[in-house]
Order: sequence, then C-alpha cells, then structure tokens
Amino acid sequence: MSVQTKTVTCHNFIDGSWTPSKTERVEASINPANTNEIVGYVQNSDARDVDQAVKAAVAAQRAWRKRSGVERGQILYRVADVLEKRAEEIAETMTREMGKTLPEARGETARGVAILRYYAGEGSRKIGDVIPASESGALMFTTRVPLGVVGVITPWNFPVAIPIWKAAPALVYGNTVVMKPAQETAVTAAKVIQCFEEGGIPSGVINLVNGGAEVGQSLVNHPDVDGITFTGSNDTGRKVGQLALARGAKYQLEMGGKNPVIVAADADLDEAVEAVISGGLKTTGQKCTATSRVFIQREVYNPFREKLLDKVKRLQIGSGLDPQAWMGPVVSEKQLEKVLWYIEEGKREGAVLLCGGERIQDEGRKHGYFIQPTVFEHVTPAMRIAQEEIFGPVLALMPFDRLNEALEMANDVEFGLSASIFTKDIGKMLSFIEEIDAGMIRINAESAGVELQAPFGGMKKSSSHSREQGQAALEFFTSIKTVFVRA
Ligand SMILES: NC(=O)C1=CN([C@@H]2O[C@H](COP(=O)(O)OP(=O)(O)OC[C@H]3O[C@@H](n4cnc5c(N)ncnc54)[C@H](OP(=O)(O)O)[C@@H]3O)[C@@H](O)[C@H]2O)C=CC1
Ligand SMILES: O=C(O)CCC(=O)C(=O)O
Repeated sequence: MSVQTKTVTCHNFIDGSWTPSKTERVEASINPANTNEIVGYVQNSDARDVDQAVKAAVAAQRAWRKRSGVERGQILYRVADVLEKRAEEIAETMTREMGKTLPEARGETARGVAILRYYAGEGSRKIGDVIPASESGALMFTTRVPLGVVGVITPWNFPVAIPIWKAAPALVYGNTVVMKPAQETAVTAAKVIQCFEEGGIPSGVINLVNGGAEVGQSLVNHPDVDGITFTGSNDTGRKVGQLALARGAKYQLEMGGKNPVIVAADADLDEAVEAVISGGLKTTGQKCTATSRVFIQREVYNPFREKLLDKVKRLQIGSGLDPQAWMGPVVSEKQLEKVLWYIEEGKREGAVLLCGGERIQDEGRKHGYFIQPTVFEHVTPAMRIAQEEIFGPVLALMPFDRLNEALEMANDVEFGLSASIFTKDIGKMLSFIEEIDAGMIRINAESAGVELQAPFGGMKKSSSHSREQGQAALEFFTSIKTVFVRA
C-alpha cells in the first residue's frame, strides 16, 4: 500500500513564531476520504506549550488592549483580505482534512471572511450607554473592558468558521487569545492562523497550540486564562465548564443538538424534503444544528417519505474534491464507528431501516470513512437514536396526528439547539415559536443555517445558556464597568 505524504509540518504559533512542541511529538492528520493520504503533521503538545503560549498572551495583553477598537478592527480587515486571497487553498485543505465537499468548504471559508469583516466593523461601534443618574448634573455611563486572555477550544466540523467566530470578537474587544483547535483539522487551523500573521497581528496577541485533551484541559485550568469559549461535545463541554467554574473563570459552551423538523399536513412537501436533506445530510450530518428527527403529520407521511427516499437514494457519495460528490465521508474512524454503532442500535431497538445503514467499501471508497445516508422509520421517542446526538447522516422519521403531540415529542430530549417547522398556517407557526425548546427557530427553513450577525446558541443542555456571534459576543468577551461621574 503506497502512502502519499505531503511535507507540511505545522508547528505551534507562540509569541509570533512557529514553534515546535517541547514534547517533540507530532501526529499525522489524514484525509478521511483516503486514509492513505497524510494532509500534514501537527504537534502533539502538552501543558508546557500551553504555559508558554499563555505567558505570551499575558505579555501582549496590555499593549493590545491599549490600542483603539478601530485600530484592532483595521488589523482584522487585513486578516480578512488575506483569508479571501487564500480562500481556495484553505477550502481545499479543509476538504482534504475534514471531508466536507469543496463547495461547502468554499462557503465556510467565505463565511470566515465575512465574520472577520463583521467584527472588524465592531471595533468602530459603541461599547456602552449613557444612563440617567439620580443626582442632577452627574454623568453615569457604561463602558466595557476585555476579559484578558481568552482560551478558544474548537471542534473539527467547522475548522475555519468556528475558530474565527470566537477569535475575531475576542480580539477586536481587546483580549489576547490562545487557541486549541481539534487535532483532526489542525492543518486547516494553522492556515487560518497564518492569515492572522500575514495580516499583521502583533506577536503574542493570537497563539495556537495543537494537541489533544491534555492541551485543552491545561488551557482551561491555567490560572492566567480569564475566559474559555468552547464548542464540541456535551461530555467535554461539561468538564470544561466545571473546571472553569471551579477557578472562577468566565466560560461559554456550545454543544450538541438533536434537532427536530416538523412537517405539517399543509406544508409544501417538496420544500420540506429539500430542507430535511440539506439540514440533515450536508457536512455528512456533522453539524450541531443538523436535522436528526423528522415529525410528519400522518396525512402526508407516505408522500413525504416517498419523496424523501427517492432523493436520498440518488445522492452521490464520494471524496469532497470530486465535483460529482454531494456528500463526503465522516471525519474520522472514531466518528465512523460511532455512527455505525447508532445504526445498529436503532435496528436492535426495533426501528425500521428504509435506506442506507452501511459503510461504503467499494473499490474507489474503501480507504475512506464513507457511510450511506440512512433513514429510519418506526422510531419511538424513547429510542437512543431519537434521544442522543449521532452526528452523522442518519434521519429518524416519526408520524404525528396533532401539533401538540409533535411539539411534545420534539421537546422530549435533553437538547434544545435548533428546530424548524414547515407549515403555511400562521397559528401553527406562532404555537411553534412559543412552545418549542430551541435557541434557533426556523420557519419553512432547514434546521441548520446560522447568520453571523445574529445570536447563536441553544437551550437546555445544548449550551451554557450564553450566546455567541453577532452582538451577543460583546457580552461574553468583555466585562461591563458602570461609571458615575460627579464633576
Ligand atoms: N457541537 C458541535 O458542534 C460538535 C459536537 N461534537 C460532538 O462530539 C462528539 C465527539 O467529537 P469530539 O471531536 O471527540 O468532541 P470533543 O468535544 O471531545 O472535542 C471538541 C474540542 O475539545 C477538545 N477537548 C477534548 N477533550 C478535552 C478536555 N478534557 N478539555 C478541554 N478540551 C478538550 C478537543 O480536542 P481533540 O482535538 O483532542 O479532540 C476539541 O478541540 C461528536 O460525535 C459529536 O456528537 C463534535 C464536534 C462539534
Ligand atoms: O450550522 C452552522 O452553520 C453552525 C453549526 C455549528 O455551530 C456546529 O455544528 O458546531
């Protein structure tokens, strides 16, 4: 078996220099569409590297916070220009390292550029309010100051957008950053950091340390890290939150979803089918906002199912670099095993497999982590496939008679991230908005789909009840000072 190697070795980025880990250990980052291809080597760092990065971030803090927001924003505009210039190369690296299709990777990279420009503009916007004081002649107002050093821990499913939507607001509001991206997509993350470097970010203001759980944990535990922003699984998120709380650091967690779509009898079924396929199967179902449960009113259950199956069976699965492929592989062997385990569990619990359910291992795809898009029916709310986040291309269909019943089943999970309904009835829309447990509510639109200028986050166990993106980022990345002035 020939092993194709690319020579790129990514170092940590500490105090403005690309620095090998003190451990002298590296790991290969592989292409999930062809595990014989090594995309690059990344550092497998430890607590010593984290400490060095945090020291650099602390040292850079004072000068960075002293700059005006406008000046910090100017640097982010330059970073956006560099990312835009390198968009094709970075999108291709993302596809090779993470598996999503090239059009999706291009879309995500363009979104990264837009997020940088949005937060660059934030540097020129207001950070406080004048509030009437009770004493005549006195001036009372609020202003905001950065937290200090922020630890950014990110997953592999959006390796450009998520690091940027956390780091860009942190930086523009005057924090310095130590980033720990997922090991699966560390080469892509390193390229994002190169854009900050090329854009002229001062040394120590943004730092990158690659490595596994030990690195993440050291960052969360470091006494000089003032805030932690995390996206990933619930298990890890809970640990991060507990450690941060124990030492009094501010934290923000964005975690899983088990997102429902309700299809009412009056829905446009073609639109609903398109949305379920796009929301459930794009990025191979690996989005926290992905559709995983579909509740269909009984009158339209059969026509909806037939239309859905007809389209799902025709989806092209292959390497994300193949222009014919609509869906790529899952990201890793761990993810492959997890998804296949849930498919077996669904069958064992009595759900009926309508299509898919198998790993794809024909000649062209046997070296990749490809899974057929999978649809189950006769799923009951108590089954594990109806309760737990699978994070793969698996849909569960469930019929309902009355909207109340659908809402009850939709809410009967521990998550509350996103949810959508397809209906033309304004009364049903309003009941849905009122009753559904979700931070992101979508009407006649797929469950995935996040706008960078709007608050993003979930209810219940999907988040730490905080929000990120848009103006919501100001709440997390700054502290308020209330000022009273008697002249
Ligand atoms: N909400 C979302 O968007 C996401 C949800 N998930 C869910 O999580 C499942 C497992 O995926 P996985 O990649 O393991 O997710 P994790 O939550 O473990 O990983 C997210 C990030 O946290 C880091 N990390 C791991 N352990 C710790 C720790 N103890 N302290 C601090 N940071 C840590 C990871 O590092 P490392 O690179 O070493 O893993 C990664 O950078 C998926 O199947 C899916 O259900 C996954 C990704 C995104
Ligand atoms: O749907 C999106 O664009 C973002 C989803 C997300 O934040 C995630 O999966 O982690």
